[in-house]
Amino acid sequence: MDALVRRSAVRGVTRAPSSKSYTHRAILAAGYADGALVRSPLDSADTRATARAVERYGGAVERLGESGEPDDPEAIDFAETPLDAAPGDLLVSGFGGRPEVPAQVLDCANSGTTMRLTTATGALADGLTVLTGDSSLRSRPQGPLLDALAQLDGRAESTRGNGQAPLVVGGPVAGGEVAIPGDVSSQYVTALLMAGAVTEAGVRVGLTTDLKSAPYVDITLEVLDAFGVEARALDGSGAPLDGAADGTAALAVGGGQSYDPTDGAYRVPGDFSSMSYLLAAGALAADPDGALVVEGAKPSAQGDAAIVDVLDRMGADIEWDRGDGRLTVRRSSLSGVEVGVADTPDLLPTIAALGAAADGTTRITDCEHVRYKETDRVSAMAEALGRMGTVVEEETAELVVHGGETDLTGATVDGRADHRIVMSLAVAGLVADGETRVRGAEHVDVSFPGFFDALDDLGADVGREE
Ligand SMILES: O=C(O)C1=C[C@@H](OP(=O)(O)O)[C@@H](O)[C@H](O)C1
Ligand SMILES: C=C(OP(=O)(O)O)C(=O)O
Repeated sequence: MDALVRRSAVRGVTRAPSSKSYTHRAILAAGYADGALVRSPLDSADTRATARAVERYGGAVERLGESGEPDDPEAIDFAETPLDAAPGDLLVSGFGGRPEVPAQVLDCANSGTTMRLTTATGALADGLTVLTGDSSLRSRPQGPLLDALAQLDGRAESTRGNGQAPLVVGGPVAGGEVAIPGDVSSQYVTALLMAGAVTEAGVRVGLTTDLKSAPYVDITLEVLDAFGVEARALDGSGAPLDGAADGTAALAVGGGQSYDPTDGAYRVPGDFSSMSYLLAAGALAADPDGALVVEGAKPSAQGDAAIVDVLDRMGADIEWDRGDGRLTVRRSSLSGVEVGVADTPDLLPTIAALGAAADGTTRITDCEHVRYKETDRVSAMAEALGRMGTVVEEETAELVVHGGETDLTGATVDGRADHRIVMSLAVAGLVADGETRVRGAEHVDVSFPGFFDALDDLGADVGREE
């Protein structure tokens, strides 16, 4: 599907979808538990992949229908649905820390989080699990996680021997110490901590490099804590493991723990990565007489809340009522800034689009790991913004966007089957001359299925063509 975006204004109140990162963790944590109610989860292609994996490992995941009752109550081993459950909540029956050997291959579709987190689950099972995904996921790096599971005496192989899926993993591992690089994906650390809690001995993860995307590990620690699991980050003063770089951190989770959420339930907060597109749309294209308000923006561990600060530094008129979780943004003239994205890789496409519409240079640094996503997002944004008339320079770990030198011009651009590239280019299209055609618009289903409807409701001129 193509999205056709024309220059237009947005105004009104909208709500960000629930957090993808928290939803993945909550569903899997409920799987590691005897079960839990996951309130306000994100329903998207990626989170459905994690729900399927939990089912393959012996759990069950039921979405509550309009009546607040599961569509198939028989599927869930729960005495009764909690009284205050709402439609859309997920009732999860877990496998109590002891995953079954799946009877079928795990298809993680497009979701890196699902593949990394549930590969470590497979190392707990007494047999082999096979994991695969779409062509994008089968080209992403899994080697460091496979090495780590091998250090725990698990079986962990890439079928092609290239560190990429399909993967074969088996156990059961008993826990222990691993050393792993932190500059490819933080999801390996999350995976090891979540699985480590239900091993016999626990897992200590020593980092051999700096940790990129570190706030995502904070999200993990927050969810583990809510499920009653103790895990902690040790600072660089802790004695490094063999192979760990001096002074780099380690993380540790004790073994023999049980996942047990307070009151049997966990509520997912709003997603700041998804909000970034709405806020960027407001800063660039809010109706001069109005504002764009995004609800569901309560503070949490999400590093991507940094988009508020980035917009503020670019000169946007933005206010955040943290208590009410409301962000209000008005159209503003923006100036280029320098932003490091070591902690916030998913913001790169949004910041690049903002930079193209801002005056002056926007320099996005520390972005090498952004190349290992659904696509190489550094080159994807350089290419697409270049087609829209912006001068962009691409280095290994930097993207430099020269905004305002030429007007953004509508063009046909490739979303590279990547939800974040699609959404960022659609936002750029709101302030481009003429029509912007974004190819592969259906991929927003991965994290923000209602994205184009939300833009439409806010008054943007967006069409869709099969
Ligand atoms: O753990 C998570 O929920 C995520 C971690 C980040 O990936 P990396 O740790 O691979 O950078 C991020 O880019 C991804 O969208 C979600
Ligand atoms: C990279 C992303 O997710 P994942 O790693 O789960 O595919 C993302 O949502 O931008």
